[in-house]
Amino acid sequence: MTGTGHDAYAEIVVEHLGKSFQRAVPAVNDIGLTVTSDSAIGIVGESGSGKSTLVRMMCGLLSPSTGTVSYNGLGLHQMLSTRGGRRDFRREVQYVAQDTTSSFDPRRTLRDAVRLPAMRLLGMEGVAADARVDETLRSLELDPSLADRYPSEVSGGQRQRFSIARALVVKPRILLCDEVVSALDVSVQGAILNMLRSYCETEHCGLVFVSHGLPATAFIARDMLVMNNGVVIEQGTTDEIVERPRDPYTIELLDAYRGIESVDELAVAAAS
Ligand SMILES: Nc1ncnc2c1ncn2[C@@H]1O[C@H](COP(=O)(O)OP(=O)(O)OP(=O)(O)O)[C@@H](O)[C@H]1O
Repeated sequence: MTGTGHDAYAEIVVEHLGKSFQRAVPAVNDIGLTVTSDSAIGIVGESGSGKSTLVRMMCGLLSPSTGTVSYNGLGLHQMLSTRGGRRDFRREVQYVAQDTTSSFDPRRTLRDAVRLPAMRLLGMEGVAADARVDETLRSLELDPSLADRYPSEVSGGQRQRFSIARALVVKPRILLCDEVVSALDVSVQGAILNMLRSYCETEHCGLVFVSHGLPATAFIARDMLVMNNGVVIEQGTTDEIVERPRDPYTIELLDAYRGIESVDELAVAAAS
């Protein structure tokens, strides 16, 4: 297995990826994409455009109907078929979903929840595991004393930070975030976006940020993919897409933010 060191380069390559559920139109159709530990990629599109389906296939939570996903040159399907391969992949690629309520065990404290991946995936125990948990919580500006509470005893924004902490505690090389701020207040969104952006930059962690909210995505992503009906209809740098959109669908998405004309202005809208 390559890429287990902290500064190791990591790469997910998606080729001709497709997923069909029981509908005539595929949820995802023939998508190609490369994500590395240097990426900050936003995936935008309205509800039902296939964003979550794509990202869930990229981390092995969903099997593709067509095409392939590989990680550092190895087929993901093959990698996830062995216990060691699964552990290596989960240590290096982490996924955070929007729904924090169902993703935490209500009977475990938040500290236990964040400690678990450090123990299972990094083999840390006792004091070392607790130190790693505290370090991660502090990097996310989370008061470690909150960690002794149960998931139902903190706010939605705090719970979302803990779910991000649970992913970052293993210091992944690539982080996949699926609508992690969409359900939160704008002020909480801004704080989480700032924290995520600076964490990924300082730790050299690649980021895929899925959202139907354009300001948040523009704030955090250097490159963007616009999806509609399961296909990528526009792809480029965030500056190009926000300031010179070509596809009518992208123009329509941007129209929702009429009056905001530059990436900087969108970022202000996201973080204020
Ligand atoms: N498990 C499933 N079974 C059947 N259809 C599904 C399933 N998951 C997703 N779909 C369908 O696939 C399409 C894409 O859904 P997906 O959740 O990927 O979109 P999305 O862009 O992430 O939307 P949202 O922003 O609302 O999460 C939708 O038509 C959805 O109904």
